[in-house]
Amino acid sequence: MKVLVTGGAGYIGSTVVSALAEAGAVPVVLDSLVQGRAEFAAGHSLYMGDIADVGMLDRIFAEHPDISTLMHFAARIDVEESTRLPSLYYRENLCKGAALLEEVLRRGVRRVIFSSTAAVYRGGDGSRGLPEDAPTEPLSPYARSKLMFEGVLSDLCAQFGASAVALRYFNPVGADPALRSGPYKPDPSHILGKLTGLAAVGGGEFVINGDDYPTRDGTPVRDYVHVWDLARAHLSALNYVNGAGPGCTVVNVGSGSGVTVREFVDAFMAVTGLPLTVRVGGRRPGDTAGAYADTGQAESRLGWRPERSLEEGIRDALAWEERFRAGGQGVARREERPAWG
Ligand SMILES: NC(=O)c1ccc[n+]([C@@H]2O[C@H](COP(=O)([O-])OP(=O)(O)OC[C@H]3O[C@@H](n4cnc5c(N)ncnc54)[C@H](O)[C@@H]3O)[C@@H](O)[C@H]2O)c1
Ligand SMILES: O=c1ccn([C@@H]2O[C@H](COP(=O)(O)OP(=O)(O)O[C@H]3O[C@H](CO)[C@H](O)[C@H](O)[C@H]3O)[C@@H](O)[C@H]2O)c(=O)[nH]1
Repeated sequence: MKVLVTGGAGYIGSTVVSALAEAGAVPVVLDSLVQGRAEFAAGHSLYMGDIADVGMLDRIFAEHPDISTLMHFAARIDVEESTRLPSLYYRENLCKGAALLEEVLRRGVRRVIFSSTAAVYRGGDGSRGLPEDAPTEPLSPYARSKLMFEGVLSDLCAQFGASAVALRYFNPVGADPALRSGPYKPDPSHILGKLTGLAAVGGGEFVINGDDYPTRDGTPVRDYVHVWDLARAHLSALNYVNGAGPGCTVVNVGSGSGVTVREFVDAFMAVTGLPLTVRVGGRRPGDTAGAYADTGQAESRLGWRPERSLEEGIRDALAWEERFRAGGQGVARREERPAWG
């Protein structure tokens, strides 16, 4: 089975590319490299181009007429940036995404897997798992662009008789356990990126953004899902759309349990043995007490369950970070990227 993977040189897309190849499918990557790393797609067909470049799509489908499935990861993903540059997010994630979708459906693709986000939900209070029919209330242009695209996907699938799954990811953590790719952005703001940054310099101070939330220890709850489990969920979604009728199904992908910030930091210290100094600071603007996924649909519809623990996610992230910082195998600098495609 041949799968067109947009954004396949990015963090999650590249992990799914590895999982697809391991499962015997053939990924064909389309990525502009506005983010991502060409070397993450090493060994696979990589077309360096924009998802809205019709000429590039002509070429890809001429060279791979047997592409049957689209996995659409390519997007701008910075929530804060989206509040400053909403037009960029609606153009990239919504307009270009819709144009791409129509082009591939016109070329005969009838199965689509889309990367959506738990950020479409109204912020929870951390006390219960969110099912897919929980109220949506995206708080940023990024999250709105994702929810709007889900609507486009549903409508175009009905028009073309295609079947799709929109996977709403909770918080991905970790790296490909075989260390073929992983998080690569400098100065990450997310919790595990901050902690691995401290580990790289042998310790330091970690600031908890507020401990006055209505949760069990006062710090926000999130659902951290190992990126390899997330990749496996895409393989399960692929099986599902192969047998499904026309339409779009929304499925949460999370670990199914909530972890507070304090619990996360404790887990990190237990895994690393690092003596971090933990200080409680003020709330981060826009933060919510949080939520975790009700994974009932993922299990009943896709037959998928998370398998990896938070500790494995932390260990894999650390191992990847060490290799990445050392400029390890396959990691080239930007200007050394081969002009594949
Ligand atoms: N990382 C997360 O925490 C998270 C959470 C929920 C959902 N998601 C979704 O998962 C998907 C992948 O996220 P990621 O973390 O791997 O991000 P990423 O930035 O690492 O990967 C995105 C990839 O898309 C490519 N791209 C962007 N715009 C493009 C365009 N117009 N044409 C071609 N390629 C383009 C980039 O070059 C990059 O390689 C995104 O759709 C994102 O919204 C991510
Ligand atoms: O130094 C830090 C970093 C984070 N946190 C807290 O840790 C929790 C998780 O924060 P993250 O930034 O890791 O994750 P968020 O759920 O806030 O979501 C953000 O990161 C996600 C990736 O994990 C997605 O990209 C999402 O779209 C983006 O808003 C939050 O309460 C945050 O305030 C701290 O206390 N201190």
